[in-house]
Amino acid sequence: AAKPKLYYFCGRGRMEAIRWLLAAAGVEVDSRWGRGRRRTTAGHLLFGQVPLVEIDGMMLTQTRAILSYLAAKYNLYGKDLKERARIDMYTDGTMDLMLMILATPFSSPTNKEGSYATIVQKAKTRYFPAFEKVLKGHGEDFLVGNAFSWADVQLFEAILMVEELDAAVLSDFPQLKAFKARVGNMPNMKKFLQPGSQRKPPADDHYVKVVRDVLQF
Ligand SMILES: CCCCC[C@H]1O[C@@H](O)C[C@@H]1SC[C@H](NC(=O)CC[C@H](N)C(=O)O)C(=O)NCC(=O)O
Repeated sequence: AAKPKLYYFCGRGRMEAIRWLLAAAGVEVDSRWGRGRRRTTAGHLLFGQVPLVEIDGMMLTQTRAILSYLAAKYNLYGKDLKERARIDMYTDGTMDLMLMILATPFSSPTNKEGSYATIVQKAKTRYFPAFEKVLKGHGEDFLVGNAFSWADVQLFEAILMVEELDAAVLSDFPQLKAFKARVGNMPNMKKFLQPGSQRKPPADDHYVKVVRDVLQF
């Protein structure tokens, strides 16, 4: 099958979770559209927005729709409706947390440090305690159904993103520390963490400028 084509900026943004999920599934991707909106995508942006993923003959937009399709396609979406509902709950939570971080570089430059401190606090008081409790509660290696799923991929991604803001953030979360070590040792995840993978760096001023120029905001 052809490699999925990812149309996005050359940075994390809303496409990063899609890159992580495809990496977890061991799927090679074809990244397009580094710097500016090109004709090849204009007609396919349903609401004029990216991420856009070309896969299985479809031009998919809407991050969650893309992630759900990929999770189901690569058997990372639980074994039944109830497991899928829990995976949806957990991924909505980690996506809420990550979008706070992704939005900050685009917010007013006055108080970025303050914003990041608030996000770290949210992670420590709202999000990480919830996942610590889930793991402690069932004592299994993964969040749902004792099997690796999209929920684990996204929690791992969110942990790494918050650790970029506060390296000691897991000091009060022993279950999450062990979870991070386990998932980080999985071959596909380990490979994605190596240099040269599709993983993108935190947003810098250049990335913010490119996005603002292209999206005119
Ligand atoms: C809060 C999110 C972070 C800030 C938004 C941007 O960060 C950058 O990486 C670019 C992104 S996202 C780029 C933005 N896309 C979206 O907002 C998609 C939202 C959609 N619900 C999704 O989940 O895919 C965009 O194309 N806008 C054009 C415009 O609406 O006309």
